[in-house]
Amino acid sequence: MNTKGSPLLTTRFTEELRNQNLRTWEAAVGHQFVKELFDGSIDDTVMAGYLTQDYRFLDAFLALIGAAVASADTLEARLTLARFAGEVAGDENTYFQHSFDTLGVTEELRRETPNTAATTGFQALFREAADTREYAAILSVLVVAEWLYLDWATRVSHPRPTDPVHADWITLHDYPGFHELVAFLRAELDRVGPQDRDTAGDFFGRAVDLELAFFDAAYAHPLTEAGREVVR
Ligand SMILES: Cc1ncc(CN)c(N)n1
Repeated sequence: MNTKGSPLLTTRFTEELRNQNLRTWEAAVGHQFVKELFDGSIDDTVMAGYLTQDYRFLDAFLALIGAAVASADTLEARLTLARFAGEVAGDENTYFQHSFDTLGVTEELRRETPNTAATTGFQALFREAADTREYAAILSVLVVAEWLYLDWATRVSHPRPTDPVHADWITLHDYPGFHELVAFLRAELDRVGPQDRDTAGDFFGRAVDLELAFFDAAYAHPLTEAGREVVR
């Protein structure tokens, strides 16, 4: 309460961080990739390239969640983060396997496809955050990755596309458990971040930049049809 008896409107720490990166955040959330995913017009070569890179993101991301489990300061948080790792290793991993089959992306083709700079950037950022062994630093990266995806998945009021490769990617980022996960991650960063403002702000900002670069890279590096087994 302030001196006049009305509640103080304070900005949440995570909101502050997002506001500091708002222009880039909005460019990512409103990206051509998101628009085309929702209206079903995204080219298979773009989707195949995006998912090939994102499966490497998933690999490094799982390791980062492991670091979050190790650095969390309560059992409650450790349990929630461990369930989060289970979700990524379960349903999300299955989505990738089905989508690679549907799009004709073979293991061989994935092996031969080099990283984009954005993928390498994410892998390095995840490693750097994990190496700090600081819960706030690790959370800052996790919050961006999941909150930004929740944001684009829930902002568009377009019906779900019919293609499961498109529709399931949206659903994986807009179901009740995912909303709860993002609420949890934000509440954790709101709690521990303000003690480590500079570090949190630095990791958060770099993660937002990479999210935008990752969407851009999907269009700069489509997976050409020549290398794929099935072209639909
Ligand atoms: C690049 C990126 N950023 C975030 C997410 C959400 N897990 C993802 N799958 N890929």
